[in-house]
Amino acid sequence: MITFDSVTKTYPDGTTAVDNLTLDIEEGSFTAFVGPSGCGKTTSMRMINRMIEPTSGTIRVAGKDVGSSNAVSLRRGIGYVIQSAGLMPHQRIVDNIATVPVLQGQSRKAARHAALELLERVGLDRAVATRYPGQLSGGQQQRVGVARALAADPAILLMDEPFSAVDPVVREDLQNEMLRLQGELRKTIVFVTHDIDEAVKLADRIAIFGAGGKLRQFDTPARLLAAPADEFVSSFVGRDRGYRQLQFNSGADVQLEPLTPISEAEIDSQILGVDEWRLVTIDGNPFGWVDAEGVTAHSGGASLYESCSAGGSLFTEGGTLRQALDSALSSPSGTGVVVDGNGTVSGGVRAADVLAALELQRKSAS
Ligand SMILES: Nc1ncnc2c1ncn2[C@@H]1O[C@H](COP(=O)(O)OP(=O)(O)OP(=O)(O)O)[C@@H](O)[C@H]1O
Repeated sequence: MITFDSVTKTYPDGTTAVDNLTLDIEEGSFTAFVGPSGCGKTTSMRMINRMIEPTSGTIRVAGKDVGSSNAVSLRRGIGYVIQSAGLMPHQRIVDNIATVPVLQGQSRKAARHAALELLERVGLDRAVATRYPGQLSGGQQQRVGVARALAADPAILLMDEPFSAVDPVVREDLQNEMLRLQGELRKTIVFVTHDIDEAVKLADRIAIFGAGGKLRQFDTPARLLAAPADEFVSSFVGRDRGYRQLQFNSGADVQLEPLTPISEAEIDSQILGVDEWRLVTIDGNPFGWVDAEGVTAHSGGASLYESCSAGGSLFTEGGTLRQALDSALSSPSGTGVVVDGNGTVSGGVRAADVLAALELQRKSAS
């Protein structure tokens, strides 16, 4: 457990970066610090490993006041990941990861062996071990940054905007990897981000900071979206928070629509009216949607790819209402495709079905 008890940090120029912060971070939890630029997220985080000293108040890690802990041994138990990965450019990847364990007395051979396993753990091929950081993409470097922070097997991981320098697709991969890793490792993670969506996706609890380094709300993502403490939090979590909140509602009781997919061989015999669509599957897996225009094109010799409109997102049985609604809204036919765990089509879902399920859930909760 990490405890902030009435912690204030005022810099020598008089800026109060953190104002009377009191907060308990549970062991094994993923906590995000979120807020606009300059609200004290990084300062708060860096006080945990004594990179910054508080002006007043106490921070405890596992019950021990960090102010009276030896900074070097304190940091041994706290991994640190930053935005630019911060790798040593002239060291091979394997040695970037093995450095701290070697400093801590592990043999170079054992540390390198462990480094190779860590590479796999963060989703990288062992073959990158002999490369230099400059020979890796930004996303790969970030994964190495995480591996390096994990090398000393710290109980706590501090991550300061670790994924903000990579493009959105890579960022999503890294987020998913982080969720998977945390499922396995159960570290106590403190994660600084500007991005409320990232925080909602990753964190068990979110601390929202406002101007002057004041904590405005500390809550689970679901409660933060459902009951923002004030105007500031409400505007920070965004206008579409009602939609995002759907990710905390189970989609298990959505009434599915029957869907009768067709194979490519059946396309040419379809007689379709305006706004009528058929789902085309290959071996039971969804391929795309075909309408009257697509049937004509296919009959005239166009390929399957040319004749079909790409489907939207898929709704896997057991998913959330947000996934169900997204699959309906993103499908050209207005019917989202529902698949079972094997990716086989099991039905369809329309926006109205999602709203009906939501109404039922609301009624049974009240
Ligand atoms: N060394 C310093 N000396 C003086 N003021 C500082 C120092 N470091 C940070 N600050 C100020 O303290 C406040 C909080 O900074 P901090 O970096 O903790 O915010 P942040 O929420 O992490 O911001 P960002 O999201 O932009 O990184 C800001 O007003 C910043 O300008």
